[in-house]
Amino acid sequence: MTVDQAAEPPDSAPGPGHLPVVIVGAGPVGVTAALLLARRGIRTVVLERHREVYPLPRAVAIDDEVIRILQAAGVQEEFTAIARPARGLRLLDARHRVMAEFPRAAQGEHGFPQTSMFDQPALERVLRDALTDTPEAELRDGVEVLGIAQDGDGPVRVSYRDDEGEHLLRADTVLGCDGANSITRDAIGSTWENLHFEERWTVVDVRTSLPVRCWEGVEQICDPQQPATFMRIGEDRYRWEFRLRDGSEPDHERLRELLAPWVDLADGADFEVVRQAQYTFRARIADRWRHGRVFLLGDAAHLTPPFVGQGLCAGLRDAYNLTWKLARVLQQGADERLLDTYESERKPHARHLIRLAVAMGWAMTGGQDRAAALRRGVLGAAVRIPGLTSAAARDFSPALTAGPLVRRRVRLGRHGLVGGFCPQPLVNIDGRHARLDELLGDSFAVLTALPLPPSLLAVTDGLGARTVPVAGLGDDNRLAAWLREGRASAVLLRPDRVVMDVVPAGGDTFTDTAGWASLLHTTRSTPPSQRSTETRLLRSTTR
Ligand SMILES: O=C(O)CCc1cccc(O)c1
Repeated sequence: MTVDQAAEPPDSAPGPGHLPVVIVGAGPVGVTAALLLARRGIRTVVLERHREVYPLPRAVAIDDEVIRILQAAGVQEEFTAIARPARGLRLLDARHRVMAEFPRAAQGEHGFPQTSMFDQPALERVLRDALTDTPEAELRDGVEVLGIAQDGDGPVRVSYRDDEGEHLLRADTVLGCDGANSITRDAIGSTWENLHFEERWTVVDVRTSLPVRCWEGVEQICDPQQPATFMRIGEDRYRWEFRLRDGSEPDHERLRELLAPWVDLADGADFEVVRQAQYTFRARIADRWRHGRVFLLGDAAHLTPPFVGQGLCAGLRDAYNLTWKLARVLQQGADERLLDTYESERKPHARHLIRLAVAMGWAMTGGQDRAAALRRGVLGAAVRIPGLTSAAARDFSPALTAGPLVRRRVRLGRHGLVGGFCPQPLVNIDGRHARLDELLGDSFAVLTALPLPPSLLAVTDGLGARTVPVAGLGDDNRLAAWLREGRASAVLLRPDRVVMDVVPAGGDTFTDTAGWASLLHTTRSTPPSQRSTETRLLRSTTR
């Protein structure tokens, strides 16, 4: 086995062949994590088994909050070019009568369509292209990871094999973005907690120029005899999902019957099944997401049935939550305990979304237990299942639960702002419209309705926060109204745009500086290699 000298970073290496971060898996979560770290000047080596982008579609939907993460990774415009806004979610009964309809806005509060559909290989190509243009990240594909281990506080050792033999990397941190069968999860001794949903479904991806009866949104067929999902994902691309009755894949004739409500499949019609695959939809969550400096992200940490379209979204949220914290620890010597907040913040959020997906699955299938079986045949059961209303109403992303960085000493406004995501309206920069995050950059930020007193400026300067007055910031004064509704005169935003603290209306200080300051305190200044906000502003344009 060779210790990989080529990986040695010249400026920050504590020893030979030592890397700041190794990422296992170059799917969308791994590559997004690499791009987000690169924006902070952190080098990564990304190890991937497949040589090419995996060609078959899997994830198909993303919400507006998560497009904002792609924006932070620098690929939002490229994503928008391959995405298709969806009109929303409809629950239909067995005879395809609409039981409930939940429309999604073309422009949500984060500045993007509330639901967008896409083809996963197309998204992966966008991300890989961006990775190729990123000098801080190196993709090594066609490799098999053999082992991941860390002794005490020492470096994490990652061994892998390629055509030339076996290699060993040493890294400060390893991110396991290696999917449901994660070798990283096994390596840290993490096991699945079962969230009680397991069904065999067939997923049929189709390309056709035939007219397809569709509503340009996602249709969930709530029919215990034959539950199904249908959605359009591109100009001539469609997806159907059907629960398998007896475990057997439908043959051509059965498929024709199943698709009949949407499309007439005459012989010889232009209709190509791009992929038909059986899946076991499961609900699971890893019991631990971190061991030492090894972390689990995406499907390595959580599995959800696809019924609310949040599987990939959860993984991208993982990457956004972890990367700024990791940068602060690796580059600026922040307290190691900051990294514990990754799991404590992300796990309850992921669990919440998995539960919503399971509730939706029960609504569609009549459930898997005796009590649920009693609901069978009852029209409208779908909209009565607890928790489903919020899923359907798209209350997908709850505020983070309380923790060291989200203390919620005060509960302000109707929901309270702390722990929630700040909206992203268009703002005016030098006479042009831009998205808020372009102005805020990658760092902490303060949005304020009033001038901050010098004592607070000292605190926010210590975080490297940019202070932005909201008055006149956008044409609609949306942020000023948001602060008013939240009864705050200022908010302190983390780099991932979560509200970390507020200055209550009428107050003159943050509510919990002592709570978060010790975790965020840095012992080194940001290295010059970090890309500046100015660079980012120059690179981005607004649609
Ligand atoms: O809630 C929405 O707008 C769509 C939810 C969705 C997306 C993709 C698949 C799916 O089964 C549901």
